[in-house]
Amino acid sequence: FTDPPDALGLWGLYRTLESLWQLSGWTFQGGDPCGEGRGSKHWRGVVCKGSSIVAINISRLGVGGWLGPDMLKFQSLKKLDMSFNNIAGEIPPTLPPNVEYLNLAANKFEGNIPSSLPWLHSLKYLNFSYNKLSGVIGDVFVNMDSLETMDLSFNAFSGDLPRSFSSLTNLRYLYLHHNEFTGSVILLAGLPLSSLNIENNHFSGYVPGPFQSIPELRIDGNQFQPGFKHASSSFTRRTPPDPPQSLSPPPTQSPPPTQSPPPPPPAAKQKPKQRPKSLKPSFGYSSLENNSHHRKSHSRVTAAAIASATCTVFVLLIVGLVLKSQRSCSCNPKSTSNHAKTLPANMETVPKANEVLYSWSSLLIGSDTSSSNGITSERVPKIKSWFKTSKNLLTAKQFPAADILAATRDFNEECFIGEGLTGRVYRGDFSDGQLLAIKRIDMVDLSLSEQDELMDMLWNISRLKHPNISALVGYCVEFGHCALLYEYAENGSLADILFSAATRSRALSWKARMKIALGVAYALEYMHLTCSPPVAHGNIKARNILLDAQLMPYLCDSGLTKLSHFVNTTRMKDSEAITSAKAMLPLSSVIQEQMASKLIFTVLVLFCLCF
Ligand SMILES: Nc1ncnc2c1ncn2[C@@H]1O[C@H](COP(=O)(O)OP(=O)(O)OP(=O)(O)O)[C@@H](O)[C@H]1O
Repeated sequence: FTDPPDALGLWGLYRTLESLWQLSGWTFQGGDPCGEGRGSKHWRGVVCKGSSIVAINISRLGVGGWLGPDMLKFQSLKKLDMSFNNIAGEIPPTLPPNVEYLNLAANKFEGNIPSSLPWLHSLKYLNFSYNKLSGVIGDVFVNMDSLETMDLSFNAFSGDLPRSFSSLTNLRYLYLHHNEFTGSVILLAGLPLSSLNIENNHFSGYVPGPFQSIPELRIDGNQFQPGFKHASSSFTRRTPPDPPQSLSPPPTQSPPPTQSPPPPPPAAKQKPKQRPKSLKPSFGYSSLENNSHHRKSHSRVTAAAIASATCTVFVLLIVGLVLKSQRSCSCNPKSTSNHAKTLPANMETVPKANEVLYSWSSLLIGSDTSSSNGITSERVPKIKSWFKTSKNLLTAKQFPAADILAATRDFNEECFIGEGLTGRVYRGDFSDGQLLAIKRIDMVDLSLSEQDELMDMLWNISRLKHPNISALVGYCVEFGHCALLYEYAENGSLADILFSAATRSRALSWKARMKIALGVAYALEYMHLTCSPPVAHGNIKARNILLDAQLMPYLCDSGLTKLSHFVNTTRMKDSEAITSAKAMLPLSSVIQEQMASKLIFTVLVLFCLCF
């Protein structure tokens, strides 16, 4: 039989990944990955030695979803190749501890390199190229004496190289090209490199003399001082033949990897930023209607039985999550007192608000320089745009009001999508091709402390990073006006699909309903169990579940209902405001009890509607 932790790990992985039909032989529970040999029962891509799983190779299978915390269970895993898929979210800190070959290239990973990397003492080959990784890399390369090949190319890493680079004493192949790195490369001078590509960054200073002895060297596209002589042709191209698919190839083979960077795959560089999407071709919303005749063949009795069973499972799941989060909270009362400034465990690299936050009061100016095109300063006339001074505060991008006005054609009615309690939502087509949903908040005059509160709230929203949570892509707070920018969800909200006459609920397949329900459960699990301190959504409802073209669910308005404090009260009924006030608070013991029962009830109703 398969070692129980390995089996648990595979079940957990299967639950968080998508396009599951590609993973033939895999199951959510049961089965024996190492006991079932060839044939239909074989777990695709899983290699065992005895009862231990030693390799997982699911490269180029069009797998989506995200990597959950269960990777840590693979204690015997030596090789993990998940390259060329559509896996999104952050690379989890819980990577297999004894892995030697780790290839996550050409996916949609975001965030930074996990700080747990130094625990991978046996790692020889690391490939994170062609993802959406970004930010300044911390000192994560300590104690990695085994590492021979590292490829971080075609991401958006920035800042200076961390000092721990100099401790990679066995590194022979290093690829950092096409990033935003800055500063000196002197730390690389003492490494025993045979191959180095640092092209197309912002490195500066002098090129270290020892680079002359690196057989394969590429340094063009930086801001180095003149004087260093090297023949760029000395970089030997060992490009493997192009793969048959449209995705361009980062190195996927064992070291040494390819030296000639192909054009980036859509996942890495192209705009507009895409949501994590499955490669599954037939799961679009429009195609679901074609399935309706097929579903009619099922007996209603069977459907009802399945519905109630599934409903029960999800309710139990949610109840479990709520109770678990209650427990985890009460174990850590300290964390609840400092919620606005505390980071989730896997987000250490985000600067703390109070480290970079300038007081709003310092931004007050005497003159009123309101924006054009209808954005006037009648409400908060003396607040200067603060995004210039707080640009490191949020992971979301700061958008100038002028860009938003251009993207919505001055909030033209033709761009209007819908309206909620906090304001109207518009579709914004930006000049760089981005398509975003823009929530224009009807703000009231804010006191200084309220302005600080608003910033805290934005910071809290921007730190929520999960494949099933609608990400705050950008924001604009200028002259008393506030707009929040989210990725555009092609299929609107779940409520639109369930209740609108045009898109009847029966158009949703069982598989789609399952996917939506699971996605919401994962999002809640993340908010309650992964976020530190845990975060309460406070306003779960079908209108707050958005669906993209593949019906991937995104919990939206997470943490936003506290916005009621700042919104024109004519919009907001008292009852709504009271509910809203509870949102985005940590699940402190005071509100836990009230909210837990409400959450269970809300989710129960939601799933009943779904099923
Ligand atoms: N990111 C998005 N992509 C596409 N449509 C969106 C997006 N965000 C919101 N919408 C649409 O705009 C409508 C209004 O959204 P909004 O979040 O302001 O209010 P709500 O969630 O419906 O209500 P409430 O304010 O009570 O939470 C939604 O019903 C949805 O159809």
